[in-house]
Amino acid sequence: MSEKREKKFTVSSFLDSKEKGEKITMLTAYDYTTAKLLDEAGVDSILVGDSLGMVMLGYDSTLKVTLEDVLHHTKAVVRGCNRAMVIADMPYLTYHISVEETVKNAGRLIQEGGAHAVKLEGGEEILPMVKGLIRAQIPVLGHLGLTPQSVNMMGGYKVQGKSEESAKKILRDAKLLEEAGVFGIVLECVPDRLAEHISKSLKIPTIGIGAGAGCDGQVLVIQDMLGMYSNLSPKFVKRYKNIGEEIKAGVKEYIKEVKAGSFPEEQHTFKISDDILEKLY
Ligand SMILES: Nc1nc(=O)c2c([nH]1)NC[C@@H]1CN(c3ccc(C(=O)N[C@@H](CCC(=O)O)C(=O)O)cc3)CN21
Ligand SMILES: CC(C)C(=O)C(=O)O
Ligand SMILES: [Mg+2]
Repeated sequence: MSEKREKKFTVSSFLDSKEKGEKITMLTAYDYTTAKLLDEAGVDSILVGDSLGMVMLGYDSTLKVTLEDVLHHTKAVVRGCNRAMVIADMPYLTYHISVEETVKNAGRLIQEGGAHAVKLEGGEEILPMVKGLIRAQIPVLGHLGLTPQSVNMMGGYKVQGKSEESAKKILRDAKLLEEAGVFGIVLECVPDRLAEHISKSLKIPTIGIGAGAGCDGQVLVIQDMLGMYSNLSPKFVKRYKNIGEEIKAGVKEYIKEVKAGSFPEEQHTFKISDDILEKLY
C-alpha cells in the first residue's frame, strides 16, 4: 500500500531534479515483468526504446521496428509501472513524413499505449514535428548525437560531435529543442566534455548514454547492463550483473534434472485419492 502512495515521477520532476542537482535515472524495459521490477527498484523513468527491435525481436538495427511493435510493448510496460514515468520511442518513419502523421502516431502511444511522453531522434530537421506534438499536449524527449535510426547516413554506430562543425550542430540542435519546449534531451555517444558543456548551457536536463558523467541523468538498455545481450558491446555499457550466465546455469540444471528424473519431486506434485484412482483401473 505504501508503494501506491509514493510520489510519481513526471515531466515536472525532470526539471525539478535538475534544479536540485539530483541525477535522473532511466532504463529501458519492454515487458510487464521487467518494468515492474525496475519500478519497484525505484528507477525514475522507463524508456520503451526502439532498441526492442534488437533485444526483443532479434533485428540487426532499429529500422524495422513499427509503431505497432512499440505500442504493444508500451502497453505491457505501463501495466507494470506505478511510480516511474513511461516514455515511448517513436520508430523510424513514424515522425519523418508530416506533422499530421507525427501527431497521430504519437497520440496512439499516449492514448492507446498509456505512455506519458514520446522520444524522437534529431534536431533542426524535426523541429516542426516536435512543435506539433507539444501543441497537441504531448511531452517530448529529444535525442541527439548518435541517433541509431540514422545508422545508414552515419555509416555505423559512431561517436558524434568530435569535429568543431558537428559539435556546434549538436549544441545548436539542443538549444533549438529546448526553445521548442522538450522536457529533456538524450545525448548518445558524444564526448564527455561536449555533453557537459551542453548540459550546463540548458535549463532542461540531459540524459546521457555514452556521454559521460556531466549529464543530468543516465540511461542504459536493461539487457546490456544486466549482461543478457551480447551482440553489441558498446564502450559505455557497464555490466552490473551477469544474468545471461545465471539464466543459462539455471536452465542447464533444469535440463539435467528432467533427464535424470530428479525433477519434479514430491513437493511439486498433486495427489488423487486411492478410491477414485481404483475406478480408473
Ligand atoms: N542492446 C542495445 N543497446 C544499445 O545501447 C543500443 C541498441 N541495442 N540498439 C540501438 C542503439 C545502437 N547503439 C550502439 C551500438 C553500438 C555502439 C558502438 O559500438 N560504438 C562504438 C563507438 C566507436 C567509435 O565511434 O569510436 C563503441 O566502441 O562503443 C554504440 C551504440 C545504441 N543502441
Ligand atoms: C538507448 C536509448 C536511448 C534508446 O533510444 C533505445 O533504447 O532505443
Ligand atoms: Mg531508441
